[in-house]
Amino acid sequence: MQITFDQVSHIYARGTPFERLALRDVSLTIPSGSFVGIIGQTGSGKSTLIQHLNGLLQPTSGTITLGDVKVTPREKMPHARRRDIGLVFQYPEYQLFEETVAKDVAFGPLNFDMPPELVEIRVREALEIVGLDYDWVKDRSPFQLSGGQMRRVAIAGVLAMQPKVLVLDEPTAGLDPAGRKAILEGIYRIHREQRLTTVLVTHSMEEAARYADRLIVMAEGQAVLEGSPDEVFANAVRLRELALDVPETVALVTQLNQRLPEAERLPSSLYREEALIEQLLARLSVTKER
Ligand SMILES: Nc1ncnc2c1ncn2[C@@H]1O[C@H](COP(=O)(O)OP(=O)(O)OP(=O)(O)O)[C@@H](O)[C@H]1O
Repeated sequence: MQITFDQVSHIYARGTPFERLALRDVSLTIPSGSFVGIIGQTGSGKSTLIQHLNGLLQPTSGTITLGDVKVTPREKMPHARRRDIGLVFQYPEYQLFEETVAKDVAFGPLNFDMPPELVEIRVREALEIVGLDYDWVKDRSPFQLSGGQMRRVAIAGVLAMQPKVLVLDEPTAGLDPAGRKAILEGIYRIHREQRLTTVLVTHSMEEAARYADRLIVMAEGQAVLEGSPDEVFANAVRLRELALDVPETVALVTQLNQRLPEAERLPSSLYREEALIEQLLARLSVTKER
């Protein structure tokens, strides 16, 4: 399902002394089947933006189009469409509350009136997708699990709803590097295998570069850059002005290119470490053969 924002603004606490313009005239596209990374400094409007995706927030002005549904300041998102957009909040494990993992994952689907026999199948599938063994985990209390496992349970709870779009607000915050990698690799696998439109909010350029095929850079409530990673990373100066760094790989390619003759320069699309290593190895073997 393609999603577009057309001139969307959002004002919190309108008409009070605490009024805050959090989104200003944001226009952007999330193509169906894409993996979109949303990056930006703290307070740039990332969480506000994604809460518009499932109707938790409504635009103060502008239009959001989700497939064939339009959301405006006056037209709310229909309940049925909200179910299509799975939103995983920051620190989602704090929202676990049932006495067993299976009950927690089943909560959303039961709430949306899915028949119980279908719910059980969905719960099993969702837990297995996030890499947890159903029989091992189903009757445990979520609170007996490690931080990374709890977060996987929370993500399974959203996947059990079989959303068309999966939106994750900093799903790796507070995890160690191994935990971060496990969660992101899992999300990437689901995205690829199910062609699930995926939106990942992250502070990490490295994460964005590794997984996203499209990037949106937020600053002061505006979408200031949007495009493929190499299009966005080509704006290194602008990114630095926004106190955002380009990934290390991109910085390395820029430095190498400054020293290489024009004909031998590396393409700017080498923003993934593996791709750069392969390109450098290929060049080394050509040099050796000579
Ligand atoms: N419920 C609210 N009421 C009033 N202002 C809010 C509310 N939520 C967010 N804001 C303000 O809106 C602006 C955008 O906040 P938002 O949480 O969307 O940014 P963010 O980029 O997600 O930040 P972070 O990376 O810290 O999560 C900030 O100035 C924030 O203080």
